[in-house]
Amino acid sequence: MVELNQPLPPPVPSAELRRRLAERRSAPAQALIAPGPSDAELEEILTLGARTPDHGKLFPWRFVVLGPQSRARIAEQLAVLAEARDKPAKDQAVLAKLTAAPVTILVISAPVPNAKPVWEQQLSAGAVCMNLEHAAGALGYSASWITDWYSYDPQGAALFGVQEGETIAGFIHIGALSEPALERPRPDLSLKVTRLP
Ligand SMILES: Cc1cc2nc3c(=O)[nH]c(=O)nc-3n(C[C@H](O)[C@H](O)[C@H](O)COP(=O)(O)O)c2cc1C
Repeated sequence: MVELNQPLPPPVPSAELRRRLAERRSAPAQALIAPGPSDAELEEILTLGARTPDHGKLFPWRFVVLGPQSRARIAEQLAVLAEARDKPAKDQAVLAKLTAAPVTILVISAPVPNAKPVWEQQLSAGAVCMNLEHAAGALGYSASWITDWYSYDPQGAALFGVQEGETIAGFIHIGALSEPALERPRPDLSLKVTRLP
């Protein structure tokens, strides 16, 4: 760990990192199985994940680490909430994604009032989610970034301790992959990139 305000090494080309970035894939949450990260590995994943750009050093997010017991208990409560929704069977079925992985990091966007624009603070929480996925990958685990209906249902989100003014950025489920990931469509960059001289 480099001391505060001490120079950091400059980036150097890394064929390995480029390959990993080019080939990275999320896991289907239901395909995540044991072994998951150890406590020490989880600490490293959180530390690396938190090393994320944020405007104003606000750290406008927080984590809830969810083990299997808490997720199973909350999933039971969510199943009851799902009964009152438009598509109860579908909303209950997706709860399998919440409980499958060995461990889950819930990333909560917690914007600091009257500071930098809220949108920027929320983007920082998204960057944390992506960085957690990269960190999990660097330690040899797969990850899945899921929100699902309960992230947007106030009663559902409250079961995870989400408070007034906070939003769920994502559940980052982490574990080993039970089957190989398959490539998926990627954007046609010619439709996405404008180049100006
Ligand atoms: C904010 C956010 C929320 C997402 N929520 C879900 C979800 O609820 N269910 C789901 O199946 N995929 C969800 N995804 C998609 C997956 O995380 C993932 O992006 C997709 O499976 C392909 O990922 P890959 O390009 O990393 O392989 C979400 C993605 C983002 C960025």
